[in-house]
Amino acid sequence: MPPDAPASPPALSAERLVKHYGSTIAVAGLDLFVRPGEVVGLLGPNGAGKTTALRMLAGILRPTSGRVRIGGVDMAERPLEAKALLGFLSGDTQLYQRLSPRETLQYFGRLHGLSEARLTARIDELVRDLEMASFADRPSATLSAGQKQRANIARAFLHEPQVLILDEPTNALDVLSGRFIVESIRKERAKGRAILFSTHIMSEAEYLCDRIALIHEGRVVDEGEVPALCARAGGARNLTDAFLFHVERGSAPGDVA
Ligand SMILES: Nc1ncnc2c1ncn2[C@@H]1O[C@H](COP(=O)(O)OP(=O)(O)OP(=O)(O)O)[C@@H](O)[C@H]1O
Repeated sequence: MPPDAPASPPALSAERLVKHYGSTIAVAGLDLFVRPGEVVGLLGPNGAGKTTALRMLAGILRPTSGRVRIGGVDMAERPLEAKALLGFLSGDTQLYQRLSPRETLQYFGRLHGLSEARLTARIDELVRDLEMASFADRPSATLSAGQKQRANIARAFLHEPQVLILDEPTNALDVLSGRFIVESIRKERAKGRAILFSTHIMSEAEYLCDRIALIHEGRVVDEGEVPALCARAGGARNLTDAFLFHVERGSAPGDVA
């Protein structure tokens, strides 16, 4: 974006998002936004609250308090409208074992209300772009982890949503499959999608993200472009060092300007 171009309004935003599970505070007042054409990475140690936050943002978990907006639509007030604008890949997305990826996409495409002609064209496009031709018509039970993940990604991309929320999209994939999915996410960004994803792979986050939100104990402890994050983390040499700086220090919000 040119330096003085006006910033587009966020396609996804979270305001003071909180989730309690009994006495556990999983998310403790999360503020976050993603603009169209932007990839934001959510990074944090195990148990930091990433999955809980992403599930609230995707409208499948009700926040204890706080507000989520997708494309300006309030998730609590107009959930169906808000959810129609997003594609969600959860960490535990399962395919129907007996359905092939193509049949799975047909099923979800109809739920999204795509016309049969549009659905057929869109599935052909995804099978081509995500290189699924060799397994698109096999039962999902017979697919490898990488093939299943491509099918899950296709499901999230299917209705061409403005917003993509992807929980560890490359988890458990080999380098080649992981890189393929990362490149697919970059192509979605080029189409103007707003993308929020979580990962534990620092190199992937550095390569893919326009901004990173570091989350620790349910709060964003710093947020921004990698060089700025490193500078604020005591001159960290890379994202891993910046991450460790915050986690080891157990920093509270407001510690970094
Ligand atoms: N259904 C639940 N019931 C009770 N506690 C939960 C539940 N889900 C998550 N938690 C707790 O909330 C906190 C945040 O968990 P969450 O899964 O959001 O973290 P995460 O950052 O995604 O972790 P990881 O990187 O290990 O996937 C943890 O302390 C976890 O034990």
